[in-house]
Amino acid sequence: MTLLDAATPSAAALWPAPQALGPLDALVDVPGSKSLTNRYLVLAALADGPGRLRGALRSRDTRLMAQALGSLGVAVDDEGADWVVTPGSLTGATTIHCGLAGTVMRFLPAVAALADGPVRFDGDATALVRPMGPVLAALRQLGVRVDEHGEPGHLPFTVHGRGGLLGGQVDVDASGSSQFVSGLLLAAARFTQGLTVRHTGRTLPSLPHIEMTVAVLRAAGVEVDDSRPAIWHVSPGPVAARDVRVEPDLSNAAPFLCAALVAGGTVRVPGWPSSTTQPGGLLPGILERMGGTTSLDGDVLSVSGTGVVRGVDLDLHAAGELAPTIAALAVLAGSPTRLRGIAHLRGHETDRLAALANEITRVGGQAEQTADGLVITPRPLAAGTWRTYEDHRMATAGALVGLRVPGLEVEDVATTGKTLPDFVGMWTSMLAGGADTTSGTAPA
Ligand SMILES: O=C(O)C1=C[C@@H](OP(=O)(O)O)[C@@H](O)[C@H](O)C1
Ligand SMILES: C=C(OP(=O)(O)O)C(=O)O
Repeated sequence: MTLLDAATPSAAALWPAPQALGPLDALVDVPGSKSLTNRYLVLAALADGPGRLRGALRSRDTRLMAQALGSLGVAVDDEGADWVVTPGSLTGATTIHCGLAGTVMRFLPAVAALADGPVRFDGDATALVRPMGPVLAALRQLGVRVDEHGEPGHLPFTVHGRGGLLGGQVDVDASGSSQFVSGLLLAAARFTQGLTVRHTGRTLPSLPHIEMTVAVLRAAGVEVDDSRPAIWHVSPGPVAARDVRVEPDLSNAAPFLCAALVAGGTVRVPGWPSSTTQPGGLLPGILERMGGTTSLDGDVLSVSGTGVVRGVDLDLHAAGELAPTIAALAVLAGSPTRLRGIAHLRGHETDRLAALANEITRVGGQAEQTADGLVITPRPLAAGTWRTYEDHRMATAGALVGLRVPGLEVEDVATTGKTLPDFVGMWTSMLAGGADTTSGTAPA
């Protein structure tokens, strides 16, 4: 593997989404979590010695993170199954290419403020509309010079690192993305005074992802006080070098588990954690409500279905990342679904509320956008093209709908490489029935 292999994926030909021809019986081995891999990489880069990631996700988003850290002077070496990270003094005078990765564009500006020179951030054309303003405003509150080169509050911009940061206190409106908070917290132990972050907005999405940030910091010996609502304090101090194993990506498991409800039969995912800060930990409960039965035997999650899917009224503000998959499942349900609490999805890889409403409508379904979500009313569906807007979860949502719709073709399925490069292979094996659908992620 080369870390330099994270170029923009090319738009591929239409992929004829396979139909489910009978009940499933598959074991699907899902690669490591994007969110955990990229947090562990950042913390390893700031740590007091070399660290090791086992079972790290190798995908476009994580390679971009590794590459970005490399350009800041941190060695990220591929040792077969593992990534070994050797921190160094952070060097500026470089450009970080964020691709479309929220974790790279939101987690690294505060790290760049610790570098000894200017760090320019750029990204895919589709990344230039993703909200960045609160991150830049927070850095300026901390005395960091930031030059913006495009639309205010968006990529591209330059963070002028000065080799260190005093820290203190910042207010940030994270109603657009929890990543604004996580990005500040991840670097904060290296600020001279640490950092207190206060969220000022009315809503706060994806709280489990902020809890994940707090958990990985604490596991690295960093003191974090999160006892007050919407306020986090990180004490200054060393970040311990660690040897960590990355949990499977439970959000990437979602389309496979949902397939059991659509096709009937059972899909099993090994390595399911008994407790987790990943929002995908909410999946068993959601899938039960939508007609599935679930059980955790040891570390294997089994989800079984009958082919009959129930619509739901669901607030997904804690797990917006699951929304495209749940929306696709809802299209195939026997009753309407309302998804709430996900206005911030308009700033994801694409405006996901608009994209889902467009594509569901294009194949004959009914979906209306609300102020903070979607209302989906099942209708008979027809063949057509499912467009993906460079959004990996739009592609996997199309695959799920395609299980029931002959002639549905997914545009640019290669966009799944953002977090799950072998999606097509894994999906095909799952449908082949009973095959051990291994992802190719190296075991321990
Ligand atoms: O911190 C993270 O790893 C993530 C936080 C969430 O972002 P938002 O709060 O912007 O939804 C989630 O949707 C994204 O996929 C990953
Ligand atoms: C919102 C997502 O990604 P990002 O980390 O780029 O924000 C996602 O993976 O669903």
